[in-house]
Amino acid sequence: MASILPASNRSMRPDKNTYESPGWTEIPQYRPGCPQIHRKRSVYVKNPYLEGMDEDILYHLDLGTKTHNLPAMFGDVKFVCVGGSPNRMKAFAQFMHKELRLEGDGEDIEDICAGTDRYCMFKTGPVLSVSHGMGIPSISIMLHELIKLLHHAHCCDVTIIRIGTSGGIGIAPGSVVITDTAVDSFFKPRFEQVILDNVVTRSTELDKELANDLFNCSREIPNVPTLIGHTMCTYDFYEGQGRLDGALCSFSREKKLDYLKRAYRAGVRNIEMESTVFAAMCGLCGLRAAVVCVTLLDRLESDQINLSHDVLVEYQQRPQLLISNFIKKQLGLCDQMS
Ligand SMILES: O=P(O)(O)O[C@@H]1C[C@H](O)[C@@H](CO)O1
Ligand SMILES: O=c1cc[nH]c(=O)[nH]1
Repeated sequence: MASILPASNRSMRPDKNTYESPGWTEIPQYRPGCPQIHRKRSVYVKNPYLEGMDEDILYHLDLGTKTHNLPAMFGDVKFVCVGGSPNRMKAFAQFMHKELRLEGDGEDIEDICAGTDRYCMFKTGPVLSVSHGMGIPSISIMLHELIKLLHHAHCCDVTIIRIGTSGGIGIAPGSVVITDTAVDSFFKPRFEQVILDNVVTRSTELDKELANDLFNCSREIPNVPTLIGHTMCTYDFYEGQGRLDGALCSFSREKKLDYLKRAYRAGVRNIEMESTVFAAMCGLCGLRAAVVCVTLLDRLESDQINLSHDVLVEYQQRPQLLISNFIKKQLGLCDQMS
């Protein structure tokens, strides 16, 4: 799905010419006596103006093509994990450092974006861990610059995973939801981006094979209920998610429950605030993408998050443990390490 809704009359117009690349480059791989084609997946930017720019400053990451040797710094990146909180993403990088048994204890791992306080970024081996703040505008800015970074660094075959928190619907708090499709507040698999005075509708399908691989990986982790389901992405935590405890609330408890139950019947199992734009942008730029979020509460039961600090920390580690196991498997490290 890729179409433009002109704001004036909102009739549908296809957006084909802009986004038609297959997302694949075929390059020959020569092995002695065994010439064959290997499909290498590049990171695409879809902006004709970029090529003509003398320098690209990734302002919110405090990086740039003239000031930094991006291929040397990031060329070996194969996994990018993103999440809202800077501390979570630092902890994840430190955890991965240990899990990959890289040199040193990883405690002194440096924030590559220390020159800005917008986002933080940590690299350990082939894994990049980046914070994105809260909500669609914040993650969208980070993704524009991150995708350009991966492109300038000539990265290929990159898998990107959002590891987040969410509110569950009809499932036990602490459950991990692997998103098959991100949907908007109308339970539709679309992300509407306003561009100039047009509304451009983009698909929010995620990589089904990756979601299944992650689910299979989750079977090996005891005591963490994990499921695949739709994730609803909203523009707000309070009214936007049908909460009764915000500064503003104009609907009844009955209306709230009716909405959440309709969401459940449409296949939605959790609610967060970034998945639609994440799925749309990564899909268009050739990145294999997944969203894995732990649920902090069941929204059919309550609105307030009253978990103790320790439980909150443990819950947030659940997606990290799953992704760490997945990455180790992908790198062929699991058998040697367990
Ligand atoms: O990755 P995080 O845990 O930040 O994701 C969810 C969605 C919002 O950004 C935030 C709301 O508390 O948590
Ligand atoms: O209810 C919740 C919990 C975490 N994040 C959300 O967006 N909603």
